[in-house]
Amino acid sequence: MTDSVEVLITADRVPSYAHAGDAGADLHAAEAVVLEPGERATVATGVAIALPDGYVGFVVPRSGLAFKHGITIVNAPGTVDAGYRGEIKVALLNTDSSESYTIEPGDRIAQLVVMPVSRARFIEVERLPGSQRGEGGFGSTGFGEHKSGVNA
Ligand SMILES: O=c1ccn([C@H]2C[C@H](O)[C@@H](COP(=O)(O)OP(=O)(O)OP(=O)(O)O)O2)c(=O)[nH]1
Ligand SMILES: [Mg+2]
Repeated sequence: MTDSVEVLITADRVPSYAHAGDAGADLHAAEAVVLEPGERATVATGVAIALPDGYVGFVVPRSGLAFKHGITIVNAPGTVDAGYRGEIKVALLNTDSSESYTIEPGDRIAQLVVMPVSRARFIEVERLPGSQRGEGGFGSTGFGEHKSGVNA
């Protein structure tokens, strides 16, 4: 049994986990929306939650909608703050260049992942401590098979 956390909710339709062990609870559309090719729109879910302090909700795309129909979330992962009491909305984007996509009320359009989160206490210093990676980023390790490194 994994950890769970109580989350207060008001909803037309309470998000549900499809299987035991799933990380994301499916969010349903509370309205009909037609997304033309390349179009984005916010879609109501009818869900509002009160996360305990120290938790965050991430609104993430459903893989099937993305792979099969090119429907993704513009701001993925959308961040639901613990203090947010408004309706959770999903900013969908139709990435397909030719097919429109119709969302019907009740369709599962995204999933909500609830996680504990740390808030940083930012401590200003003159110089950061060294590390093995240093300042390398943005493809600094290359793109082919990675042969060197701490696990090699
Ligand atoms: O996909 C999302 C992302 C955010 N929100 C809600 C919850 C979140 O707490 C609030 C603000 O989100 P965020 O901080 O990402 O947006 P912002 O553009 O920075 O708005 P704000 O100035 O209100 O913080 O909007 C959603 O309903 N869906
Ligand atoms: Mg913000």
